[in-house]
Amino acid sequence: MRLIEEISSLKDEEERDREVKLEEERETMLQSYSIGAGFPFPKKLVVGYALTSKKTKSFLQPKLEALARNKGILFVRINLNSPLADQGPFDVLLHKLSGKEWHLVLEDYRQRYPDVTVLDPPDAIQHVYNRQYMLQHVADLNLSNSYGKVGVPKQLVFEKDPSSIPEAVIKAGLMLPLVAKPLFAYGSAKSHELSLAFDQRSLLKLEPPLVLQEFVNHGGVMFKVFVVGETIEVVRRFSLPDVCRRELTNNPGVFRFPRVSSAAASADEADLDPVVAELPPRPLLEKLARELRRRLGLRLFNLDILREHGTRDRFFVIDINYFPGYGKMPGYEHIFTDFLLSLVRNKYKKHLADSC
Ligand SMILES: Nc1ncnc2c1ncn2[C@@H]1O[C@H](COP(=O)(O)OP(=O)(O)OP(=O)(O)O)[C@@H](O)[C@H]1O
Ligand SMILES: O=P(O)(O)O[C@H]1[C@H](OP(=O)(O)O)[C@@H](OP(=O)(O)O)[C@@H](O)[C@@H](O)[C@@H]1OP(=O)(O)O
Ligand SMILES: [Mg+2]
Ligand SMILES: [Mg+2]
Repeated sequence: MRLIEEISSLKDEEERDREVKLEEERETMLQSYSIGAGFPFPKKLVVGYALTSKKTKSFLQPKLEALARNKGILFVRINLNSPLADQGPFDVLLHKLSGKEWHLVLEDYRQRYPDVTVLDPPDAIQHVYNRQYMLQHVADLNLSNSYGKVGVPKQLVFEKDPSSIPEAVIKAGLMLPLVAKPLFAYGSAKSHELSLAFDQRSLLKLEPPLVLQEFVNHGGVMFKVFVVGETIEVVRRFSLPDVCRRELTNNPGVFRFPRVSSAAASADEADLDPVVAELPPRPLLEKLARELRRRLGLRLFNLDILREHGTRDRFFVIDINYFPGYGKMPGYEHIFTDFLLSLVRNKYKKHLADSC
C-alpha cells in the first residue's frame, strides 16, 4: 500500500515538475515580448502604416515614435505605389485611407497573410462611415443598468428628394430642432458640414443624402470616449449650446455650424457646471466600449457622447469615428504602444496554447 502511495506521489511530483517547467518556458517566451524591455526575441515589432499626411503628422508625433523605438516597435510607411506584398514583413498594419481600391488591396492582403494584424478590417470601417448604420449597434445594444442608460437620438435617412422631408419628419414624430448630417461621415471636409434646422419649412432647403437627427440638449459639453483595444480614455469637449423653445419659434431657418467638438481645445480645464461636466460613469463606458468593440469588429475608434441636460444618467451616442485624433488623447503614446505590444503578446499566447 505504502509503495503504491509512494509511486503515485512520485508521479504527482513528476507531473508538477513538468508543469512548472512548461510554465517557466511559457513565461520566458512571453517575457521576451514584455512591455518596456523591448523585443530582444525574436525580432522587433514592425508596424506598417498607410495614413494621410495630415493623419501621419497628428498621430506619428516624435513622442510616439521615440517611446515606440524604446519598446522595440518600428513604424514603417507603406509605399502606395508598390505592391503591399513586396513590402514588410509587417506584424501590424495601421491604415486610414479612403477608396475602394485600397480596401480591396487590404482584403486581399488579409487573406494572403492572416498572421498580420490589420487594424482594422475594411468592412467594419465601412460600416461606421455611413451615418445610416453607424449607430445601429448602439441602438441594438440598448444598454441600461444601475449606472445609466445609453441610447441614440431618433433619426431618419434621406437619400434624395428634399421635398419629401417635411412630411416624413412629421410622420415619424421627429422633434425640432434637427441636426442635418451628411450621410457619408468620411472622405472630405464636406462630410463634416453639419447644420441645425429650426423649422419644418427650412427642411426643404437641405441637400440629401443626409441623416436628420433629433437635437439633444446637453449643456454645451460633450464627452469623447477614445477606444484603443481594451483601453478607454474619456475627455470633455465643448459642444453646441442648448436650444430653447423660444429660440425655435423666433429663429426659423437652417444654420450651418463649425466643427465645435473636434477642436484640440479640451473642456477639461474649463470652469463648468459640475452636473454637466461630470464624466459618465466609467463602468458604463467600459461596458459600452467592450460591447461595441465586439459588435463593430473595430479596435480603434471613438464615441461622441452627450448627457441629456437635466438628467444624471441618460446618455446618447451621436457619432462614432474610426481611427480618430489619438494625438489629442492624453498619454496616447503609452496607451498605443502598450496596445501594439499586447497584440503580439496575445497572438503569442494563442500560438502557445494551440501548440500545447
Ligand atoms: N443629436 C445631436 N444633439 C446635439 N448636438 C449634436 C447632435 N449631433 C451632433 N451634435 C453636435 O455637433 C457636433 C458634430 O456632430 P458629429 O459628431 O455627428 O459630426 P462629425 O462631423 O462626425 O464630427 P467629428 O469631427 O467628431 O467626426 C457634435 O460633436 C456635437 O457638438
Ligand atoms: O483630425 P484629427 O486627427 O483630430 O482626427 C479627426 C479625424 O480626422 P483625420 O482622420 O482626417 O485626422 C476625423 O476623421 P475623418 O472622418 O475626417 O476622416 C474624425 O474622426 C474626427 O472625429 C477626428 O477628430 P476627433 O474626433 O478625434 O477629435
Ligand atoms: Mg463627432
Ligand atoms: Mg464623426
